[in-house]
Amino acid sequence: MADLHDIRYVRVGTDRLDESVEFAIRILGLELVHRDSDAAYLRGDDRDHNICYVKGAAEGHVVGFEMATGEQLDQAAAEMERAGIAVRRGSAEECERRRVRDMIRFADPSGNAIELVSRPAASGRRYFPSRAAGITSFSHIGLRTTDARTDEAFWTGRLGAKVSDWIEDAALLRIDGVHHKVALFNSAYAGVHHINFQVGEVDDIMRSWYFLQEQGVQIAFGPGRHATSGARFLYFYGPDGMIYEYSCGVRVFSEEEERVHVPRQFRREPTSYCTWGSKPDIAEFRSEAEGSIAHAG
Ligand SMILES: O=C/C=C/C(C(=O)O)=C(/O)C(=O)O
Ligand SMILES: [Fe+2]
Repeated sequence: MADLHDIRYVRVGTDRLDESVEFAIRILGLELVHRDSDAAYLRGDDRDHNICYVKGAAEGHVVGFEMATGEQLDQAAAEMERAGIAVRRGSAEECERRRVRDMIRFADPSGNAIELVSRPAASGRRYFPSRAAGITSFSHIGLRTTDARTDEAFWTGRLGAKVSDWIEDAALLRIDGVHHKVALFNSAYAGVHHINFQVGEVDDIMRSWYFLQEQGVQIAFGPGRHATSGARFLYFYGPDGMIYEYSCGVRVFSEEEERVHVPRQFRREPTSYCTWGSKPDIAEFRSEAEGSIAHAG
């Protein structure tokens, strides 16, 4: 079983490269670290980059995870192949584009493209935000699943993730002490559902809430507090309907807590998503009853 060290990057194919970059800089608050004609690299922490927007929607979405060593990467590739999973080793050019020494690529059962990498580039330059959003790190992604149980089995059985909690069938999965680095949300198609950045404190969330509204950005959910991780959050829409999330105070398990934690089962109802009473404008977070009310209204 693979032992994912950390989430590293997300690659987002887009036909609106300039607009996505402008949004990431001016609204999200990320630092542009590199731009060429085909791609733009941005970050919200000291790593080389967290998001790479790639020219062309056909490039799709990709999530990259770091393996602690090259040997572990090789082992993961061999195990996947033995299990009959189609694994492709990245070319030198693909590795260079991702700023990593080595990489493999495969898909989860829904078809989400996943890359495991070794020795991703560290940066000697301090992260310099483009606006004072208070971002402290890139932290997790929400991933769309067309078959939650099958994908959950793949993420836990092949990639070593552990379930922290469920909302109905949606599993919030951890790969270290942080409550989740991946969350699988039921959807009609595969792809990245949302991209999360941690911010320092709840004041950052509230400041951004006012700022985003002033800027005419569509708020998707919040401000609120998740019942699951305890994080205070704010979700909003960017270009291509991509959802971004700021949150703070996500639960971090101690080693002992992690050892004894039993995942909790939440029902698909509003208080499972937000304990403060905020209602999501996010289809995947709404119950069927809410969905029909919204459409009828
Ligand atoms: O309620 C839905 C989302 C929950 C959380 C959380 O508990 O922090 C997320 O951020 C997530 O699943 O992405
Ligand atoms: Fe999230």
